[in-house]
Amino acid sequence: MRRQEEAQLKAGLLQINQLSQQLEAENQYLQEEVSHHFENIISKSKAYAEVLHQVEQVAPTDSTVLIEGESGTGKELIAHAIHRLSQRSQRALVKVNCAVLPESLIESELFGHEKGAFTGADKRRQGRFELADGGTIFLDEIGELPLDIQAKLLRVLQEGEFERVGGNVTLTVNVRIIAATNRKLKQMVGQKKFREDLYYRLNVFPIENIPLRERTEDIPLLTQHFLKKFSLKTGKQIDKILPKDMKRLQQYRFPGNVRELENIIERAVILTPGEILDLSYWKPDNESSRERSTEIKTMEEMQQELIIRTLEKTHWRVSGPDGAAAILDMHPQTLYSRMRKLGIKRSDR
Ligand SMILES: Nc1ncnc2c1ncn2[C@@H]1O[C@H](COP(=O)(O)OP(=O)(O)OP(=O)(O)O)[C@@H](O)[C@H]1O
Repeated sequence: MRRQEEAQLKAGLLQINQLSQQLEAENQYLQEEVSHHFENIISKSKAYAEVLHQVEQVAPTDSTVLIEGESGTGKELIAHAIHRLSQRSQRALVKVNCAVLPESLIESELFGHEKGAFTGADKRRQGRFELADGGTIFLDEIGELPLDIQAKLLRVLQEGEFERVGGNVTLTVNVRIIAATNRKLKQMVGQKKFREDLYYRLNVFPIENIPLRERTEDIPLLTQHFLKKFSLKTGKQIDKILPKDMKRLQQYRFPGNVRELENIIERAVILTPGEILDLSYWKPDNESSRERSTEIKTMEEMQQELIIRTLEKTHWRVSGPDGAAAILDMHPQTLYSRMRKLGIKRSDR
């Protein structure tokens, strides 16, 4: 008996060893795959390589860039890369998120104000355009900008000129503009929510960022990248993920794109006690998952499905001429043992 237990233990250890070697090899492969020179942008997909190529092309010019794409696809990352690869890289990149600024403050935030311009304006203040002089301004969520401010922005784009709120001196700046939006600006133009002239001024060099679900080959790489990042942050040593969990991630639609994947991995790292990422907490709702019918199933899953469907047809009768065993052309005892093995039980009993 002891010998048998020892043999089982050895076989188990051998299996764990093999699994660990396989994971190690996959890990190695993933790390070798990142080959472009954008240090913090992780991707190996062809579609995204085209995006990065556009970044390289436009960066050294002084042209206005409009980055479009769903939330969390990495638009800000692209804006930083453009600035870093531009001739303005030694100067500031000033970011403005047009969606979080209250309407009453946005003009003074962008263009500054004079002392006494409004209640509370107790001294003169420079706006973000002045701060960005000689550098780049990144206008995130530009679709949220109120129409009257859009008119003022148009003037900066056309003449490089503006006045501080409450001021009558015209200021001139030399600023490169990178704008980003997760709304379709063209549609907003049609709905009269975005100025057409401003749209054309911004749309000089559009870059369309790609949703994560359209570049699923990047999911393993990004997962590994975030695993490393959060392991380091938490002081843990998690560097492996089970193939079945990777498959689950690759089948998910990621409405929140890379940011959502990053959050999933961060939480899993916090919850993992060992070296292999424990993703058991993550159960996305079926609506966001891809259609089950398009998933590739294992042999066991297919057998399970066939047996359950047949049993439901026969009202869970196994033997007899109208039983499931006869339909499946199996001996009833064989079907019983297969059901036990696959964990098939009638749920209402
Ligand atoms: N290719 C990538 N490689 C590594 N990290 C990425 C990549 N794309 C996005 N991220 C990460 O995902 C998160 C979201 O990216 P980012 O803020 O640039 O997206 P966004 O499109 O600007 O989002 P929003 O529209 O909501 O402002 C960030 O933490 C960013 O570092």
